[in-house]
Amino acid sequence: MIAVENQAPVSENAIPKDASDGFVVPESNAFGQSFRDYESTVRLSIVENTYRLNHINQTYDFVKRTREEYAKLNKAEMSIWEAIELLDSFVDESDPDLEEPQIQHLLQSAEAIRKDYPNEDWMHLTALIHDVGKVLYHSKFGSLPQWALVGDTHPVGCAFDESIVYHKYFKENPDYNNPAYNTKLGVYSEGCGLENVLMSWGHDDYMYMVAKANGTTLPSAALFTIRYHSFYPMHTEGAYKYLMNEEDRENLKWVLTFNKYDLYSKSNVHIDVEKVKPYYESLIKKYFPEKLRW
Ligand SMILES: O[C@H]1[C@H](O)[C@@H](O)[C@H](O)[C@@H](O)[C@H]1O
Ligand SMILES: [Fe+2]
Ligand SMILES: [Fe+2]
Repeated sequence: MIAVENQAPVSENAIPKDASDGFVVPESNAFGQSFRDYESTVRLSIVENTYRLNHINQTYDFVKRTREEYAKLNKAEMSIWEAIELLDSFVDESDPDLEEPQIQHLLQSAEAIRKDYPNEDWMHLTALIHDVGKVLYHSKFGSLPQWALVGDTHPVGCAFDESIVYHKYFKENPDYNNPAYNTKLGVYSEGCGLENVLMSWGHDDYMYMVAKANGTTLPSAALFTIRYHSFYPMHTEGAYKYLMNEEDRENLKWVLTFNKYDLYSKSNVHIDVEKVKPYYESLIKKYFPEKLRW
């Protein structure tokens, strides 16, 4: 990713904390189960079905076409907060750990990271908006089905790594047997950089596009985090490293820091939206124009 001039630099104090930072990983999620357990989550049938459809339908062609369509940013014009409010009853069907509306997840992750990094307002805002791309479900944004906007992401145009959850369903994806797309590198070259890799379509890449095209002043670490936060096969499983370049490796530490707050803040205890709204509105104002093209 290329850092553009209007992006704020990251301050020294914001050096990501490492494993020894005292972050306590909770033992179980809101259902009393372990996090990211795709075999026995209470939401198994809905989660598995969402991934089944995702893996069958997210072909290289589908992603290319859909990305081009959304790059036009001609779907809606609204503020970040208005988009957040569209998520006040949207429940993510790919998530084994959460059954609350996404507006709660946004605030829960933002409040959690704010507690540990009180002076890094850009991290609070990154958390607040990281999943706002899920507005793709809404009729104003083309009513995409959930398999086309939620879940972990992975590259298309090269072999599907074994570490991707519910990997078995790729066998029904036409790209699985296409020799142009089913080798280790596929259409890519070693070290080409994630910037040049087409990722399965979803809320990450969409929100990245929206933020970037509307001239956000968030630092490039924030944009990278938004864009790749669902790329668990890379950031958690260590797959596809050969596609990364130096800049990606540098940015990876931010995604890993952010990931703890994204994943482990999931809870059924609701945050009072109106109470925290003024603070987040002030951050949005600092880093974004009032109305954005979506
Ligand atoms: O189910 C979740 C959810 O869709 C998140 O928004 C996404 O970032 C995660 O990668 C995924 O596991
Ligand atoms: Fe997400
Ligand atoms: Fe999230």
